[in-house]
Amino acid sequence: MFFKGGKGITDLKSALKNMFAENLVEKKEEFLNTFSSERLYIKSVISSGVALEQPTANGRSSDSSKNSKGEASDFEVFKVAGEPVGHLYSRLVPLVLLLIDGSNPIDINDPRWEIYMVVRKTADLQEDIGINMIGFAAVYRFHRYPDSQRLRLGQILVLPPYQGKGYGGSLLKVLNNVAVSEDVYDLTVEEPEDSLQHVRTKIDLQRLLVFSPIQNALSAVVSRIKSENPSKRSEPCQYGPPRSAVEDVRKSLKINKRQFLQCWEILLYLGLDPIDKYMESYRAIVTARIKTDIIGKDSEVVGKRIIDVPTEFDQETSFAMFKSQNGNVTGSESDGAKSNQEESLRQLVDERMKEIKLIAEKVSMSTR
Ligand SMILES: CC(=O)SCCNC(=O)CCNC(=O)[C@H](O)C(C)(C)COP(=O)(O)OP(=O)(O)OC[C@H]1O[C@@H](n2cnc3c(N)ncnc32)[C@H](O)[C@@H]1OP(=O)(O)O
Repeated sequence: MFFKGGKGITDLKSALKNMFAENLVEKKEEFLNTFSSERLYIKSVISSGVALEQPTANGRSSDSSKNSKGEASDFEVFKVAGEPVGHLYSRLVPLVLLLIDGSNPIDINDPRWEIYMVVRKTADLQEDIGINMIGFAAVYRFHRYPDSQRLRLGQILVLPPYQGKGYGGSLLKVLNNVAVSEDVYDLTVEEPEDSLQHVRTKIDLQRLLVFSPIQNALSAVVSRIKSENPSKRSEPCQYGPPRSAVEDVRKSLKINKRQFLQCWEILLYLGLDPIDKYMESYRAIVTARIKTDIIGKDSEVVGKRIIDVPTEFDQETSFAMFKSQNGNVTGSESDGAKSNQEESLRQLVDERMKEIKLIAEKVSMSTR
């Protein structure tokens, strides 16, 4: 970034120095030169990386980078691992800090980080091949006892001019392919932003809709919902996937249990046709699930709560349990708290229902 020295109201220089370190330049000439030097640098890095996906032959036109399925089609992905990662990432840090909400730089001294670069090749006037960086993903590869590996997507960024054109989704698909072809244990995502979770869920649903090992289980649960009318039952009922389906999905598609459960809920929505007829039942199922997630399975036990918490560790095995000090709250206090809880629950259910409807519509459109 070009920093023009001068006396402003705020001392930007020290703030920018923290972010850009030695990449901060103060002279305009120097700044302009970085355009070609950084491009050359990216070119040299990817020439030593491993190409993972070639663009399709006819997916590109001058004003659109999406093919007929809405996927980006004019890009290549290169995997950079080992020594070059630190050097490459130190140049990406300012983008991470500026463009990914609440992000922290990864530890470049840890050799288990890999970077997947999305680039587009362009021919310049001298017919030299230029490289445009479109985005990247930082993926952590760690050992799983006894002899397996897991992949965790730590950061993903599509540069703003390229966002919403299918590149993020295409990069996720490449990562899915890596996970499946290397037969790792699973591919997880660290604290996904809503925008990323939306793209990820859409992709996973498309994969799950054609994954035959779960189709019978799905039809059986859909039929049960249709006949049992869950909204009229006093006892909450289980409409989750069978354990064998969770395991099949993880083994073949590398989707972990938490993400699969999110998708399963939407698969039920898609299966309940026509959904308007079963909306009350469906909402009751979503409400029961959210209630269990927030206030824990022991919601009837006064003072004891288990809740999921955001974590940088394995989300499936991380939770917090707390015990309230005032287990014997008085009637009016507990009534007030209860109605607040009910209102918060209703809001959460409304939000989730909106999200489910949106994703289901997008997925139905893309599979038509
Ligand atoms: C683990 C983590 O790294 S969490 C942080 C994730 N990264 C960020 O938030 C950085 C800023 N955002 C980005 O880099 C990108 O927008 C990403 C990586 C989230 C998604 O990549 P994109 O190339 O924009 O996604 P893609 O074009 O494949 O899909 C776009 C979808 O995301 C949704 N979306 C959300 N935010 C945006 C946005 N800012 N621009 C465009 N689309 C967005 C769109 O609604 C669209 O969904 P639709 O196809 O159903 O309409």
